[in-house]
Amino acid sequence: MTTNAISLMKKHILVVPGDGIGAEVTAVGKQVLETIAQKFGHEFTYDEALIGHVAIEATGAALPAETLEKMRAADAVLFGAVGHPKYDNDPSAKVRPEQGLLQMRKELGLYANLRPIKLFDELLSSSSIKPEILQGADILFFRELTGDVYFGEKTRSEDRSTASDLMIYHKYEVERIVRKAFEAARTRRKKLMSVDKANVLESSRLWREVVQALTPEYPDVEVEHQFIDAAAMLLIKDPKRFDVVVTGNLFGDILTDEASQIAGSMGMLASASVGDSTGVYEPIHGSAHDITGKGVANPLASVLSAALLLDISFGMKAEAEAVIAAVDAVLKEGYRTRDIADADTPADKLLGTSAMGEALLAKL
Ligand SMILES: NC(=O)c1ccc[n+]([C@@H]2O[C@H](COP(=O)([O-])OP(=O)(O)OC[C@H]3O[C@@H](n4cnc5c(N)ncnc54)[C@H](O)[C@@H]3O)[C@@H](O)[C@H]2O)c1
Ligand SMILES: CC(C)[C@H](C(=O)O)[C@@H](O)C(=O)O
Ligand SMILES: [Mg+2]
Repeated sequence: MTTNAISLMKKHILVVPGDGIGAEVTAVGKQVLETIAQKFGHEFTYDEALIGHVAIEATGAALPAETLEKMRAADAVLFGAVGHPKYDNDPSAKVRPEQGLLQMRKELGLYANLRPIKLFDELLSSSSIKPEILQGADILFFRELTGDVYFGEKTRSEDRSTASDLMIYHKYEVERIVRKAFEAARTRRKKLMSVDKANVLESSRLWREVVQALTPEYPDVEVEHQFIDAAAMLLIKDPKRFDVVVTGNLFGDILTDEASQIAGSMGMLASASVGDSTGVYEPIHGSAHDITGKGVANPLASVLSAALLLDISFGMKAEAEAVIAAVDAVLKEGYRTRDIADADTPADKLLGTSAMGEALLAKL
């Protein structure tokens, strides 16, 4: 017998706002999750935990043990951002907010960072890239997140005049992220671009060998290899050429900030970090201290991260689609935060962070 009854789900979400605008945008992301729970009849419970600068100030550690424990116990984590100018301008700081983020990724085994580049049609005309080049662009980045130069050995000579960071990859690390990217390509336009620097770097030659070795297992997927410098150029010249992209930690970090301009702003790009345990969902942007406390940050990256959380960690497709539809609807109505506004945006449509949140909740 079939039933149309909506199945209620009970889920526990840990909210980790972090620093700067992290707290401002995550507040909206959380409101959206709660509104979805009420609308669809789910029961979400929430807890909060510290990370980054606020955690260092309160406990001395960028990732307190209590935060990590709460992350492991949660069904999903909604994350804000870390970072503070105090450390950005002090290269010799012993503890840094970013260490908390990196430690979290490593401890939770979050080796796959999915960064979808979704261009909402309404933002097409306000982009600095020509509409005919942009229209139809839809990219899914798989950024490897627990290896590479981020986690290789670091050295500094005694006289402090020489420094090194080891760029290192193990075969299994490349294999598991590349497989995820192949699987995703199968569900999309069946194109995979692998980005490396195999003309120079040994770790990239390993990367390319692994992709080549796996390619025969996915005969339905068309594989393209690009060097990072050329990929960075192609992304702006011809974004429609890209479907699924798989790349290392550092190249993926840089390419996706660049790709944010295809979606319109850093404030539009969400991400999902998944792997061995609790999934973490966060905007790709940072703590943005240039706009912190001004109430102007775009909360949509956090809202779209909440949609990824619903979809990937909870398997709630309809709920995730409802969130994306609400974002589409507020943009269609002409509402803009400052980062996605243009000269034609009327003053009454220019919204701050919480007003954008309210407009969105009204649509939900
Ligand atoms: N995942 C993270 O937590 C993360 C990511 C990137 C940077 N950081 C940290 O954040 C701090 C600031 O770094 P940064 O300035 O290089 O990058 P950033 O992403 O914080 O900001 C870059 C630019 O984009 C704008 N911007 C970012 N998010 C926005 C939003 N939601 N709405 C409107 N405008 C937005 C900012 O105002 C700024 O001009 C640093 O300490 C850095 O280490 C953390
Ligand atoms: C803050 C920093 C460590 C981080 C990274 O480089 O991974 C950030 O830029 C990101 O993209 O999440
Ligand atoms: Mg980054």
